[in-house]
Amino acid sequence: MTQETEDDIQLNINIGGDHLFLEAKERRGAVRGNRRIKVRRTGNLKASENLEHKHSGGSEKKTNVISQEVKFTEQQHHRNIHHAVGKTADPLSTGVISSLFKNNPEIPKIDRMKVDTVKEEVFSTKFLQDLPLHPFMISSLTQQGFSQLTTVQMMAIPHLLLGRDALIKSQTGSGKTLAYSIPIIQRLQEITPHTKRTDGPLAVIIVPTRELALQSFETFQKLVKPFSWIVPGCLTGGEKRKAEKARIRKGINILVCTPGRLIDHIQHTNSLTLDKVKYLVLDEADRLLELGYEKDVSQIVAALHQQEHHQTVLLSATLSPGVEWLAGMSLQNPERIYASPEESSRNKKDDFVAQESKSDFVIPVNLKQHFVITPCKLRLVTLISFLLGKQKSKGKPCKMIVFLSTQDSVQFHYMLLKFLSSTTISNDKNDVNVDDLSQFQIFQLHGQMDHKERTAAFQKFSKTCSGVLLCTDVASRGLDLPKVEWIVQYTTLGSTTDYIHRVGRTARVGSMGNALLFLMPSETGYIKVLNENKISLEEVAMSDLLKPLLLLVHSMPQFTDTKRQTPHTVEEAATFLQNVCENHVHHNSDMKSLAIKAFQSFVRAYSTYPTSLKSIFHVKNLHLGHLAKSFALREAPSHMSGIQVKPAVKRKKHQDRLQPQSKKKRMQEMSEFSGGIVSSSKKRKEIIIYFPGEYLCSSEFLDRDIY
Ligand SMILES: Nc1ncnc2c1ncn2[C@@H]1O[C@H](COP(=O)(O)OP(=O)(O)OP(=O)(O)O)[C@@H](O)[C@H]1O
Repeated sequence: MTQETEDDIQLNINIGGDHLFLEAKERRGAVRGNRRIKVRRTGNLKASENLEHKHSGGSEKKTNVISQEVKFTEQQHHRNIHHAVGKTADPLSTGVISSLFKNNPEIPKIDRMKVDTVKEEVFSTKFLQDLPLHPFMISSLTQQGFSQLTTVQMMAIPHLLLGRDALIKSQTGSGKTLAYSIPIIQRLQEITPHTKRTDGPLAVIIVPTRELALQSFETFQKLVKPFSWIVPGCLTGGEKRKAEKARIRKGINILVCTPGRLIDHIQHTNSLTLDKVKYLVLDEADRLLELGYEKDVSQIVAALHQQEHHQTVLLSATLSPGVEWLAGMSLQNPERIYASPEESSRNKKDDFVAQESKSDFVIPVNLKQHFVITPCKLRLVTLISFLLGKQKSKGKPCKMIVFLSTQDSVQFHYMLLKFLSSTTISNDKNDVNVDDLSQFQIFQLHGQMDHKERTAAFQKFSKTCSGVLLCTDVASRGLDLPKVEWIVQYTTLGSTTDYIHRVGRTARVGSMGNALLFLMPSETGYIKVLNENKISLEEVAMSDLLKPLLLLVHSMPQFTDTKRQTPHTVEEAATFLQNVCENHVHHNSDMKSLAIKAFQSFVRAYSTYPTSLKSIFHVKNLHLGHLAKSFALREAPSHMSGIQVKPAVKRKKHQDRLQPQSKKKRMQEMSEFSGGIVSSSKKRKEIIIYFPGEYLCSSEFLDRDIY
């Protein structure tokens, strides 16, 4: 087994059972001069093997088979295999080897915990006709496919029609939007004489994101169809303020907006008067507070409280102590409407305090939740393989959402998948067309996109039947994207609340859905945290997720190129794909800088997990070299621009300066939630990140949005 010798043979190493077969095949064409060896490996690795060496020598057509038994020491064997895999795995001949399957931490065994999940019926036994609604409203809704009421609608609508304040909690996708909008339209259409546009806002709906505002606005547009004199409008920022001012001047009766933008108009738009507002809705109330909007929200509530009594409604699938505080200041004798029977009976008691630990987390019954433990180096190929596998399964591509931790990370993965799906990978010798990846559409959604792009992406993904949406947490709340089959959390935010809202983008209103959570071996403690919060997940093996890659690679024409060996194992296919990605990033300066930014922002975000989860998600647990692979980088960017490297000896001295940004503070930095009024003169701040190992790295982070 002399790979060092220049020879004109191709070695196919086939490790099957206890035997290692080296098959030497004559390369096509004449054999002359210096000869190269190509090596291919299949089968499973064994420490000590018998070796059968078939050698087809020289330019003769006949094959000489030399059979000999060779004993390897374990070390020799690994060296040989490493050499073999390396040669094969480098598809584009850069000489750089991606040893994905070596030196990875062990995947720990997870003990299953018995979890008593909390259940909530989606549909009630009541119908729209059972409610005292205008017949036109009933017929219009029936035509749109709504007739049976969901549980929360059945519980909430009668109370809201009576004009009572309410705090409403029901699982994701249970129809809370109609639960608050139907009573508003019913009451507004009853007003005689008919309301006029010039009456200005009579109802104000506040939601945390632009997309959610747009969605709620569209619901109102459908509801007012029979009542054309009621005018809904949407103010979210992104659009020019002047244009919004003109629309306000013209008259909007139902104002759907993000809090920052509303405050902006309250302060700067004279024609906006809120003295006739009768209904205030704070949807995703806990999120509004999380985003650091307490001040804005309380300012709005206070402004409205100066008027005569109006109805206020707070809603979410999850409640937090902050919502209780908000309920205390904004609601008068509220009705607590909890769709889960267990919570409903508990909340009859007055002493209830909504705390995350006391509030139940309800997951839709038709949602199948999974997790996969993936060593850091293998994250990227596992993700790609999973997405491809699902896009190609049963010949019917599906609709999926992938949550990533930062905007840069979304952008990087988006560009990489785009490249894999639609471009030709070229090197000096071959054009490699990864055409099987071109089957699916890729979308991105995050706060760095401009308003137009963002709206277009959201609407296009809403309408499409298949494709992958890569996004930050901006898409986690309230969005109702039809027919999403899979939610992938490539990184988790840590809190159970965030987990619930993300997975809640599927399995909506009784439909089926699936969720997959990616965890690294060091993060498996998170499963226990979820279990303790009554969330139950099934494990899927990484090897199963990688399997589609082999099929995919086999079906790619470029891999059957005679000059190139077709990968025969999942490991080879994964290594091949990793190398394709690494080569692309390595040879493309834009991609490289995107990958570096994505890597850096990932580490930054990783350092901001709440203290209670630091034992599971701690930046010191990250192996930066391995992490680099997951961004298709060949080395950790601590050696590259953007991060200063300081001697390790100074680490202790600076330890006290490591103040991970609090979530709240981080959220406040997020312009997409701000409605565009965050001052551009935001102060640049510096935080110090301690990378494990030898380096102390410092970087300027906070001038960029994380989400
Ligand atoms: N009575 C109903 N019958 C059938 N479908 C309904 C009904 N009510 C609402 N829906 C549909 O259910 C889906 C989810 O509704 P909605 O977005 O209001 O849920 P949600 O409870 O607000 O979810 P989230 O907590 O994620 O914000 C929407 O597509 C909506 O059109």
